[in-house]
Amino acid sequence: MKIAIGADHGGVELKAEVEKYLESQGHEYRDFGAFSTAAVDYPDIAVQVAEAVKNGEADRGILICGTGIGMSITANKVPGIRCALLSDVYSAKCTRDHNDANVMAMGARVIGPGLALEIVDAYLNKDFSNGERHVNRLKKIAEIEKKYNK
Ligand SMILES: O=C(CO)[C@H](O)[C@H](O)[C@H](O)COP(=O)(O)O
Repeated sequence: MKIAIGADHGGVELKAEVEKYLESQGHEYRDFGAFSTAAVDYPDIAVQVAEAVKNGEADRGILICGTGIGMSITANKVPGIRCALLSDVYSAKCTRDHNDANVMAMGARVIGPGLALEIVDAYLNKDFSNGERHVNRLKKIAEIEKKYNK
């Protein structure tokens, strides 16, 4: 799978752990930064990762900041992006199964690296169920998005 990944200064160390995991699983990834612990603004990174997923350069996106909140808020502003902020494995599976989330976010100041890697693994390895009720709900989200993006 092709992954777009990005973090702010709060998530740069966890990003390196996630990248090692992606390599071990044979995933390709493009790293949109940050590349040091110098402070950066999470919207600048999140928008690049979200756009890479939106334009098809990546199949999925992974975003990391201190809480994951700023990254997820930003990614969800990009039309077509469904970003889930994750801190448990059950939600990681559900958001693929039910929401077909194409981007995930995590907070490096919230969860440790062990759980983070389990979350990434669950998120990347679960397919969308394509269940009728879930498809209908995603259509409703897309309609709301259209209404506000005219
Ligand atoms: O967006 C966030 C909070 O919603 C992230 O946790 C950021 O990493 C955080 O805001 C960065 O905070 P800092 O005080 O500038 O390190």
